Amino acid sequence: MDIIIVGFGAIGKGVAKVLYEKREYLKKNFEEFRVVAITDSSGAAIDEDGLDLLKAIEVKEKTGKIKNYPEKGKEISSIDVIRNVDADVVVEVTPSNLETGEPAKTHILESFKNKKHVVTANKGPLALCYRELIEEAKKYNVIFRHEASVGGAMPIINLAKETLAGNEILSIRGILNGTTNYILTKMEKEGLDFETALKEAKELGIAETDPTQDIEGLDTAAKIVILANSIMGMNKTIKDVKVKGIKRITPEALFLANKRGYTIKLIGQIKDGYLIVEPMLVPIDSPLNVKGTLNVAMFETDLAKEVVVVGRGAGPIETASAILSDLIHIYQATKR
Ligand SMILES: NC(=O)C1=CN([C@@H]2O[C@H](COP(=O)(O)OP(=O)(O)OC[C@H]3O[C@@H](n4cnc5c(N)ncnc54)[C@H](OP(=O)(O)O)[C@@H]3O)[C@@H](O)[C@H]2O)C=CC1
Ligand SMILES: N[C@@H](CC=O)C(=O)O
Ligand code: NA
Repeated sequence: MDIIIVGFGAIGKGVAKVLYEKREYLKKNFEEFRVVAITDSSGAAIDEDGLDLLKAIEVKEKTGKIKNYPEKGKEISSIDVIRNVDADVVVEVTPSNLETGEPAKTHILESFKNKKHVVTANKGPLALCYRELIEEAKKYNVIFRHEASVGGAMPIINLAKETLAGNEILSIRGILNGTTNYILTKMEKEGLDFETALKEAKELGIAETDPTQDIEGLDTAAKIVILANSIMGMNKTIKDVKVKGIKRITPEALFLANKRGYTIKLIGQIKDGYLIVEPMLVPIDSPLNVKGTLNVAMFETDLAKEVVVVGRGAGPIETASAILSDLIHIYQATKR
């Protein structure tokens, strides 16, 4: 299967690393998964026989630009790569823009038009124009998967759509942002100040390109919109969410909450048609009290009743895990 990676930051490089590390497993169980092009904001590296992924990562880390890939690197836009390079799937991992959805929206729609399946971790277009994307994918008869867009590695979208198929999801409540959960955990357990904890989150590659999206609760808001639309049949946008972030939470507030048997978590919830994101007191022994980059989601369903999932909500390799599973799904649906 031939893949184009659009965006070569923390997640794009994570996907390349995982495809390299899993190459024998993939070849043995499915077929060779070749990356035929990688783009970033500087240009692209293109090799229709498959790029050397370790070399691509090394070039990006040393020079900051994928166009410096020896012989196969050049200045070209992602759109031109999507249009002109032969491939089965586009992995779209540019920054999440929660105002316009661009450039990801155009990348995704252009992939569909060019008969390429899409896997994305990008929340922008999903939170702004979910229906349009689904309709366009249908129109061009291509597969569109986005497990990594909510909860990173934590199975949630495909779990609800496939494993819990037939159930009605009545409500969802959970922690859907790894960065803020990491910051709150560090403040609570180590008394770390907000800025130092945020700096660590950035170094781990878990924060958004613009980390105010994490801190102000907008990333969680985008994720609950994606859940509302993709697994609860709603038609919401980010403007429908009441949002409050964690900027005012201090180590002292966490200490006081702990003394009373509680912790403070940034909770996203969908209930009775309302979408809310806000820091909430959570009992210490609640299943919602997960630490670090872990995410958690509690579903209430009509048949299965309560279902709780926990998993790593952010991080390059963890997010690449969800992307890989979507790629394997596409292989199984189209090539087997
Ligand atoms: N980090 C995480 O743990 C998770 C992230 N996500 C989502 O995954 C996506 C990627 O995140 P992350 O890798 O952390 O972000 P980064 O900021 O690390 O990387 C973004 C990449 O996109 C590139 N880019 C920007 N504009 C374009 C363009 N027009 N064409 C091609 N490439 C472009 C940047 O190029 P350049 O390098 O030249 O600046 C960079 O390589 C985001 O949508 C994010 O919300 C989802 C789940 C978890
Ligand atoms: N910045 C996000 C990344 C995953 O979506 C987070 O911290 O959860
Ligand atoms: Na997920």
